[in-house]
Amino acid sequence: MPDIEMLKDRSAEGSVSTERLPIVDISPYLDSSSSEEARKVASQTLDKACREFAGFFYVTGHGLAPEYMKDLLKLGHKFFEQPQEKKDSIHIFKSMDRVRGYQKIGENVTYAKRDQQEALDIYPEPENPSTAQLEGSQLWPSEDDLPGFRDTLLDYTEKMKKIGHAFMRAMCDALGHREMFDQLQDDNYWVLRVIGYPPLPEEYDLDKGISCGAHTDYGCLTFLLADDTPGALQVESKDGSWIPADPIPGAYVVNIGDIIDTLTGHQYKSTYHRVIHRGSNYRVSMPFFFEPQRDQVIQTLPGMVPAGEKAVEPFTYFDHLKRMIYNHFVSNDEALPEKPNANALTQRG
Ligand SMILES: O=C(O)CCC(=O)C(=O)O
Ligand SMILES: [Fe+2]
Repeated sequence: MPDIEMLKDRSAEGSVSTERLPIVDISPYLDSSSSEEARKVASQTLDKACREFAGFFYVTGHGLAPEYMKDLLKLGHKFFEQPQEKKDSIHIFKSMDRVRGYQKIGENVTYAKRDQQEALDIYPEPENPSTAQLEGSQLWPSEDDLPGFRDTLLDYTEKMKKIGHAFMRAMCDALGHREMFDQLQDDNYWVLRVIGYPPLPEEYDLDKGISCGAHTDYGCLTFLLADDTPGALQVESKDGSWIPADPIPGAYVVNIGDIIDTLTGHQYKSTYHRVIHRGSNYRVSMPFFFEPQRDQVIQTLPGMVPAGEKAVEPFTYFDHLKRMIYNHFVSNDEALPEKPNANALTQRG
């Protein structure tokens, strides 16, 4: 995970590289009749993508139809097209734990800057909801307003969990350490965001906050479904330039989060990425964050603590998630801290 010394201003536009992200075909890990050889090719391609291309890659062979993916994004557009008062009626601050539901433009904060995006944040619901952190019940648009919205998105999370498991199996084959990765295949936590980005005005001062400030993701793996807006999502390459991660129809953009980075002692890296959306259209993206079990203890795997580094103090995933999330939102009338505080170092967009 990045520490404060490593923080630099990543909102300035910077140079854009012509490098492309690699493509990983995950189908052998979703097809029980695939050959060992085919699985080996998939796991080795994944391994290379995680090591050499900074943990960002395109994924094909996931089994979801392009039409289905497009329909999900259309649902996202429909959500944001609702009148503002409908969206406000399910604002996160109305939810029991104050984080589930709609966030207005500028309320999501990355490194103390307001992101120019609005979003719907969805988390698994506990059996007995309460007002404790992350234990509330989910706020959804009403069935009258958006029929089928809730069921379609919940069904989507089930499909994505299966795809997430396939990735964990592929990583396990590449890295060994079956015991740890087996735990990552059971009762996984997840987070789903539906994000809407109005274009940044032509003369917009990027210092005030971009569409989504540069950050690493704080979980295991992020599967990004995004509409076909080019140039918006950018990934930081090893030389500090930005690689555009433009959508490929039918493919996901997938990246490694801080948990995998920690487990592997940075062999698989969580990489900074950001969104600067300057086009003329309204962009919608839908990241699915595939996570460990809530109470899983995270520590670097045996033999993977990098030479010269101290092993991280073990922490539970859910504590980590709560720390990240509750540092992430501010209401419009709250002043933002001048500098990022120590608890908000690793942030999700
Ligand atoms: O909208 C995007 O393309 C990326 C969003 C993102 O990085 C995030 O929500 O973590
Ligand atoms: Fe992200």
